[in-house]
Amino acid sequence: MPSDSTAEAELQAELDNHERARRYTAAMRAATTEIHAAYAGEVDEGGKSRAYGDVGPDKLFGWAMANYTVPRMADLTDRDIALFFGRIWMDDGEDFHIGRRHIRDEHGDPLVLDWRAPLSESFYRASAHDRKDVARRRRFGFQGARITGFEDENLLLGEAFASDILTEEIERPRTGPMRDIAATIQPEQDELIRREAATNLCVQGAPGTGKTAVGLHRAAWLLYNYTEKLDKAGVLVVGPNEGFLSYISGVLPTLGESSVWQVTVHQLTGAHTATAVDSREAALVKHDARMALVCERAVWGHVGTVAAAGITPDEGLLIADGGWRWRLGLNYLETAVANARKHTRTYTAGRKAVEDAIVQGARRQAEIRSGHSPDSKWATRIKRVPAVQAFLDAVWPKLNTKTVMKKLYGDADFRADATRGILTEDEAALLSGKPAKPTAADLLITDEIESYLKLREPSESFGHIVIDEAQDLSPMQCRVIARRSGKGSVTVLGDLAQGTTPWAASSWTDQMRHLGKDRVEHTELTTGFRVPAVIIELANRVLPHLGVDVAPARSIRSDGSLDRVEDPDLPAAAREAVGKALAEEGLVGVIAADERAEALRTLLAGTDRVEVVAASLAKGLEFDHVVVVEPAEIVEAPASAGPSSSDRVGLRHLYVALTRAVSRLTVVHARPLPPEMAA
Ligand SMILES: Nc1ncnc2c1ncn2[C@@H]1O[C@H](COP(=O)(O)OP(=O)(O)OP(=O)(O)O)[C@@H](O)[C@H]1O
Repeated sequence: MPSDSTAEAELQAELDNHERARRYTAAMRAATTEIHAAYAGEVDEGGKSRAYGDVGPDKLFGWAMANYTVPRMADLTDRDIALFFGRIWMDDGEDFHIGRRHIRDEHGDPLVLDWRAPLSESFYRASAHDRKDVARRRRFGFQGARITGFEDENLLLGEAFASDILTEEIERPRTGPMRDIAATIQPEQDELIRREAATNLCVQGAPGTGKTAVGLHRAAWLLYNYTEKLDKAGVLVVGPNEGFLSYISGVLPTLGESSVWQVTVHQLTGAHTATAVDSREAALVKHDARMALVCERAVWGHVGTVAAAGITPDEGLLIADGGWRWRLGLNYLETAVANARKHTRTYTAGRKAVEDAIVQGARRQAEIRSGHSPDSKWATRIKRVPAVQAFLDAVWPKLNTKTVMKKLYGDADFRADATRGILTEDEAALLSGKPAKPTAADLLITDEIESYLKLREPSESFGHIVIDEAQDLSPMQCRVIARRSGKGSVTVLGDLAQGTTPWAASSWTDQMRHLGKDRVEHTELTTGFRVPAVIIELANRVLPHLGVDVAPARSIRSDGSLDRVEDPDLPAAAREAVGKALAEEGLVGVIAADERAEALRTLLAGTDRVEVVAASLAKGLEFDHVVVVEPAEIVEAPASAGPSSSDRVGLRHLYVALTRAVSRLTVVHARPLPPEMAA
């Protein structure tokens, strides 16, 4: 144990280190600003004003430098956050400070290592049992940008160490949007964050086990370690709703990554612009995996037979070419169509393949006749011959998404053909409406149909996609994401127990298949960082009734409190509970069944630090104090019950509601509590 004066001297030395790091950050910022100005400035040369980045010997280089420096400058601006949060001393005597970004001195020597650098791994992974050559680990306490203290762990002692700084960080009151956890990432989380880029990772995790945090830090880690590949291909984060996205939106920028696109699956398909709403039954059919087969048939079913296109064995296809006439036989054409059907990935490419085969057949005959190969102008002419076009239109008609949608929704005979053996007649009848006024699910179908017609541009695919709350995605939504993943990898995060959509997944293997990934590493997180043990114990009573086979959370937190208030005057009781909750620091979340939430919102309007959330929208959020109002009503929520989980959706909403509290939970009820909450 160092004496007080030694500890003070060490703290002062660290404050000096921090000040030095700040000065060098400023110097790095100044240097970057200078580079930016050199390339992006409005340079007036010979009276000519140059455009943005249009300077230097190579315009493209100038443009690239001008752009490259913009996020770097932003990343280097002074923020209210300490520049390092940890330090390690290695066995060989070397030591490193670790922070959110790399900082170097005037010689290029590192003052602070980026938490994502390979060397930083030891900071997160070293333990009493496996020191990873680390002799000592220091964690800093800080308030905003100010270092307030530190705590040392002597790993040479080989003893487990309980970090007060980690405990404080986990238990601190929540005052706003989600924060990064770079300072306190735990070994099992770090192990997931640093999986190599090609790994498709699927993380099942109980509430508050840090899935969202892991996903976001993994995105930042990948961008840092696979910069070249991922800067170009891009990283996408898909979240369940806009409220959730705004809650998490600050994390990646704090980690220095502002280029990641964060969207809901609705935004990905433009479904947020939907102008009509499906009945529950119609939505169920439209989100079902079988719809992919229907869409496939609705497109490829247009391919006809050569005989039906009017080609006879005697005549074949006659192609007039000036004074010549080429004849392609029935067998030749049948083979061309069969090959195109077999070897082309999209319908549109298939038509072109048949057209090319026709030109090829005619060319061979022309070569035999004239002894030389005709040029490309000739080929274009052949393609335009009316008989060729008529044949193609009969055997492989031109299509676009709109036409197929219109036929599928508006032409009963066509729909019967497209759905026969895939959907029941009743189900098929639900596919109707006006494609011009689409529902959200119609836009999924449009996206699916389009995929059979033509390939997406490579630029529309992402190098890595992080998908949060993935248990709630329907097969058709998964397929939309899969089409934007291409050869890229995914990190899939979720909790089957929190699945509340009618199509919520009951197995991760199936969900990953819908996401188009068959080589997947599955893993489960069970250590809860959000919900104190006393509260998680209540939520865990509900878990066995949710119809899923997942491990319960074990909280690492022994603090927190749980209260039950039974009162026939529910609004008054809720208001009183909120009043009491406000006596403590932090955010208060009031969670109730959707309709009740509306009423409570009016009742509690204008109360600072209080947010009223409908149980169906509480997923992913957290509050210091949660007041759950009338659990029985939440359990009864009828809205989105699906066939596989009909009586469980409400219970799952309750499970979500009970697991949002960081410190305190008050359950307010007038009716008896649901029996599933009983011990
Ligand atoms: N290593 C950690 N250090 C500090 N805080 C952490 C750590 N891991 C997670 N947390 C915190 O625990 C809380 C829960 O994390 P997160 O929201 O990522 O969990 P989740 O598994 O996605 O939860 P849910 O399933 O309820 O959405 C967050 O406040 C997060 O910052």
